Amino acid sequence: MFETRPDRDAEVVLLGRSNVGKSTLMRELTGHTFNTGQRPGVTRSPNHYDWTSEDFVLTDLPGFGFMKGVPEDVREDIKTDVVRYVESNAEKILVGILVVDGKSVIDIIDRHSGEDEIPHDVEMFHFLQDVGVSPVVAVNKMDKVDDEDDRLNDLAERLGMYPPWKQWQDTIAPISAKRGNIAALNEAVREHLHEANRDDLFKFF
Ligand SMILES: Nc1nc2c(ncn2[C@@H]2O[C@H](COP(=O)(O)OP(=O)(O)OP(=O)(O)O)[C@@H](O)[C@H]2O)c(=O)[nH]1
Ligand SMILES: [Mg+2]
Repeated sequence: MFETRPDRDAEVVLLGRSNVGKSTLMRELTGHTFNTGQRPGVTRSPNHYDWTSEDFVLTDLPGFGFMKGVPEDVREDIKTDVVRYVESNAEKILVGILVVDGKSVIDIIDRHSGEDEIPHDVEMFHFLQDVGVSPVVAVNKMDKVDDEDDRLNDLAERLGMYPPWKQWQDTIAPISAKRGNIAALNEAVREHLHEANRDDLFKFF
């Protein structure tokens, strides 16, 4: 378990597979540079970013799923830690931003869908809902995707939401963190903060 969490009453977390761009997005949201693009799986503990005198923390959780050069048991441990972190702080976590790579997410989900297998991204999406954390899927690297609407409709369907994806703009947010294009995500997060009566946190998104 991670023991580094600052004592704050409200939190938003970023989670997702390794190399999808969580730390890049974290940089866009905070203006602070975190290690990005390093060897996948090097980050084993959360990056917390909190603001002095603000009762709010933004947390970039370690990536889970396949990582080149990282043994399976270590990968499993990381995922267990991420799940436990979210579970034990669920009351304070207002939004869980599940970051996926728009270029590869459908292929990865389909490759791992089977009778006794649930893809990590699909599992995490439902897990967030189960523990009462509002999920927002940040579909990153859209600068590399040509058929944007088709891709997003496919993703909505894989996550159990009827296409067209545009009905779900509070849950599906196409972005390009690297290009600083994250307006759709900010908008989606704000909707959930508003529902939680936390308009005071709009300044962070
Ligand atoms: N084309 C493109 N590349 C991106 C985008 N966002 C991030 N990347 C690249 O994706 C790679 C991984 O980014 P990171 O931010 O380190 O990914 P991460 O999810 O934090 O990875 P882990 O810490 O291993 O879990 C880097 O080479 C980034 O430059 C994007 O919007 N578009
Ligand atoms: Mg990272």
